[in-house]
Amino acid sequence: MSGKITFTMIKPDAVADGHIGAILGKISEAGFKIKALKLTQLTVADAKKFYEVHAERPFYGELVDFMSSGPIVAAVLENENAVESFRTLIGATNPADAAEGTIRKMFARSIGENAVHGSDSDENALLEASFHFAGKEIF
Ligand SMILES: Nc1ncnc2c1ncn2[C@@H]1O[C@H](COP(=O)(O)OP(=O)(O)OP(=O)(O)O)[C@@H](O)[C@H]1O
Repeated sequence: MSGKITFTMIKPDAVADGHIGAILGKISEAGFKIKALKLTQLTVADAKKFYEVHAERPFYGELVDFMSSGPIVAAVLENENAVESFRTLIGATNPADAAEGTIRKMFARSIGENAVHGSDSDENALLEASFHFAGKEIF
């Protein structure tokens, strides 16, 4: 059975470009309930740890620098089949390949600076939520 929880970050590009409100609006319109929400900033160490599965990829250094470069919005979201339905809402990693109407198509700058993160499994959603939020911050 698919879980009801996913984790997202509005990445530094979309925060800097003034898209927090529009992105949260799209998320709400799509039926996701916000369970936790904050404006925060990743340290370099946080970003390295969060993306450590990509440590061997050629873009890892660039990704860590970007993700720690400015404020982000972290959120825990609830919906039926949350991980898959959220990844459909955000669209392909590269905004050039993302479907019309998806968050990345509308708001991302590039394949690296791509506006939003979405968990890729139920297990990672829970790990990522607990990386960013204490239990009492999730409602
Ligand atoms: N070729 C690339 N060049 C630069 N950055 C990249 C590249 N591919 C991926 N990234 C960055 O690394 C992140 C993680 O890559 P991954 O392949 O897991 O994509 P994703 O699952 O769509 O993204 P996310 O994990 O952020 O939801 C991407 O969201 C993007 O910010």
